[in-house]
Amino acid sequence: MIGCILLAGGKGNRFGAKKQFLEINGLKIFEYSLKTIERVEEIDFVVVVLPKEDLDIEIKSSKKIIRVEGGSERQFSVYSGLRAIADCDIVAIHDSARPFATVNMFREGINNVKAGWDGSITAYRSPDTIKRVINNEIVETLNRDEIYVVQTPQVFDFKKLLKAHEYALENNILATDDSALMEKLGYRITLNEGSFFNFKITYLKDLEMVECFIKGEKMKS
Ligand SMILES: Nc1ccn([C@@H]2O[C@H](COP(=O)(O)OP(=O)(O)OP(=O)(O)O)[C@@H](O)[C@H]2O)c(=O)n1
Ligand SMILES: C[C@](O)(CO)[C@H](O)COP(=O)(O)O
Repeated sequence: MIGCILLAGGKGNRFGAKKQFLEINGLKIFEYSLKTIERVEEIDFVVVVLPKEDLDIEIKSSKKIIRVEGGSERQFSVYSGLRAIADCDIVAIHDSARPFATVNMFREGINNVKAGWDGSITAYRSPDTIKRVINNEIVETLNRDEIYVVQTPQVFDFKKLLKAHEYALENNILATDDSALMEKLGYRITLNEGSFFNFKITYLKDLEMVECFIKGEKMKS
């Protein structure tokens, strides 16, 4: 059994609104991901994590949908999604704020976990030079060959991810992605291919990129 947790429980503080419910070109932002997930035959059900006040929002999907209330942080929203799952072998976690993830990103991640990895995260090698900066001063230039830009979907062995979240809760560990919690327990995580186009809508200005991407897709079709 394979599940997917679609995170749509954020407040959008940096954006200035709950961006996941914003409608662009006839679809709400979270519906873009849902449509992609529907095309991943391997996925049996989707847990949609929502803010308390949006729990009864209309969700049309060909997949079985489970709704759960999110937490105050992304990590707690994932945990809330995990706890809503009765039984599952593999789980994919995806940010609804990344509307342009592809079917292949989910499939490659699932295949890597089926092949024996504890987890597989979507990522691409940094095309830019990355420096560490403290108080506006460069302290280190990192070896770019070892630097990857990390995205979602992130796919994991369900029971191991649940264990990693429980360990994090007990030890007050808060991380910005699920892989980091798995890494703490020494689980082996690999990569599947990400893309610049799988960007995360974080700030209002990111909407320009969304519009450009949609226009580009229309021109291709
Ligand atoms: N408590 C939270 C926080 C985030 N998310 C989800 O996690 C993804 C990535 O989070 P982010 O882009 O940071 O969204 P927000 O938390 O809404 O934004 P901000 O941090 O600016 O408030 C989003 O799809 C968001 O809906 C969530 O389900 N529950
Ligand atoms: C999980 C994530 O999308 C990987 O890049 C990212 O860490 C989420 O960060 P946010 O600050 O919760 O948006």
